[in-house]
Amino acid sequence: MQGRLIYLMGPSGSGKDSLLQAARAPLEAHGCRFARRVITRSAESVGEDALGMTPAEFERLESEGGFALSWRANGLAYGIPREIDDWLANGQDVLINGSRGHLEAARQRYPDLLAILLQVDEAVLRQRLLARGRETPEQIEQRLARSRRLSVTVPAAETNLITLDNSGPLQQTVNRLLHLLDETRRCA
Ligand SMILES: Nc1ncnc2c1ncn2[C@@H]1O[C@H](COP(=O)(O)OP(=O)(O)O)[C@@H](O)[C@H]1O
Ligand SMILES: O=P(O)(O)OC[C@H]1O[C@H](OP(=O)(O)OP(=O)(O)O)[C@H](O)[C@@H]1O
Repeated sequence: MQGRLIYLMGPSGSGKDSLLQAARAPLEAHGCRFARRVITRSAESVGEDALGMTPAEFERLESEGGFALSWRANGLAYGIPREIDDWLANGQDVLINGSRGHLEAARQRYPDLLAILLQVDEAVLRQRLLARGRETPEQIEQRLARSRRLSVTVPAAETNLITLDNSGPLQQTVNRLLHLLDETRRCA
């Protein structure tokens, strides 16, 4: 049986990366795989378990069919390596850090994907982004503006979506994620 693609998305600073790291060990223990993203961010500022690449290298790999999914946002290019298709074909679930803006395209390629939207109040988001210190204040405001635009379009266009609040402690969100993955697996 084909594995499930679990497509985690949410505003910049909502905690996608933290959640993926914290949930990794318990989910891997159940055979779930985690895709390592390719990002055209400089290696020093990647800040997650991602592979840094120049835009030229990215485009070459993309044109060779190296990505299962790829998109552009925040002035960067992001790619999910093609190997996830082998994992899914082997019956393994695969968790990826996705983009709200690319959800529709991702659904075209993976009609059965499980979409999970991580949410946090904007004031908390701003604080978390400033505290993380990876982007300049101007870039942070641009990310918040993008989130406001996408928060209008995503729920309106998308009914088949599970939302997960990450305003509280991270461990609480991890527990909820594990629970909902377990519940939805039973329904599959
Ligand atoms: N539940 C939480 N409570 C407090 N801080 C959090 C929580 N989740 C994430 N953070 C912090 O918020 C910042 C942004 O989280 P991150 O995982 O990088 O978000 P994203 O990958 O969605 O941009 C990080 O500094 C992280 O440590
Ligand atoms: O369409 P959107 O939902 O806005 O997403 C656009 C991109 O931004 C996020 O990545 P990135 O790691 O650059 O940002 P983040 O870690 O700050 O969220 C997200 O994972 C997407 O790759």
